[in-house]
Amino acid sequence: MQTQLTKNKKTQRKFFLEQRRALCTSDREMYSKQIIQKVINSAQYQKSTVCFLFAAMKDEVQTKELILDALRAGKRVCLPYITDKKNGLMEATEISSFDELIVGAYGILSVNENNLRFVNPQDIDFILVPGVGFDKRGYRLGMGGGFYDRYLPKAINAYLTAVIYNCQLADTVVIDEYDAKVDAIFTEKESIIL
Ligand SMILES: Nc1nc2c(c(=O)[nH]1)N(C=O)[C@@H](CNc1ccc(C(=O)N[C@@H](CCC(=O)O)C(=O)O)cc1)CN2
Ligand SMILES: Nc1ncnc2c1ncn2[C@@H]1O[C@H](COP(=O)(O)OP(=O)(O)OP(=O)(O)O)[C@@H](O)[C@H]1O
Repeated sequence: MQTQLTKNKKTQRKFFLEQRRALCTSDREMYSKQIIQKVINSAQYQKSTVCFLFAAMKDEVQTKELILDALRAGKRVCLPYITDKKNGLMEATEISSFDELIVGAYGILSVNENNLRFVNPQDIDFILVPGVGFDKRGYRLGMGGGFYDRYLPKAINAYLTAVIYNCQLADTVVIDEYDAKVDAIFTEKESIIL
């Protein structure tokens, strides 16, 4: 049975996805550059040594430049690898180069299954968190798989930074008791440090 909460999340998710989809390609590119530059300039990213980033889907803030920057800076860089789609489980797997990535689950660039090097969640000091919507308290609405909801509580030493377009920022999003809060949100317009 679907709870009222699940229905509310679905409605809100649909709204944010439509807002995001409505952005034109040139705005998306310009905003992505501005947002990623804010991350690169942030002290928490600069001092990080093991960062868990994500390879973006088409409509999301584009993250390739950040992944390249982190590799160039000599940081250890990991990306999500879905280990159990049904149960909403993923791991952070280390990469050495952007070129090693292949199209994986949900059409997202990921590491080949023969190349997995899982990283202990407690060793991660910086996580770039994707999302469909965030509110100004730092709460997140994701794609609905529960992957980050289940992963983030394990990454007890990580500073959580969200990157979204400003149209994905709301006063409040619908939350569950297990929804984690991020520590910072960067949009092309705002930098929210919580
Ligand atoms: N870039 C990125 N990587 C990520 C996430 C994310 O939000 N963004 N995830 C965060 O948890 C996990 C993947 N979670 C996902 C959960 C559901 C769908 C999904 O329903 N996709 C639709 C297409 C939606 C669209 O194109 O907008 C589908 O496959 O039909 C995709 C990813 C791990 N990797
Ligand atoms: N920590 C958890 N323990 C058990 N179930 C969970 C947990 N987190 C999420 N779930 C379940 O996973 C499903 C998806 O949750 P939710 O809609 O909050 O995902 P999301 O944060 O939008 O997704 P994602 O993290 O993949 O972007 C829900 O059925 C929820 O009950």
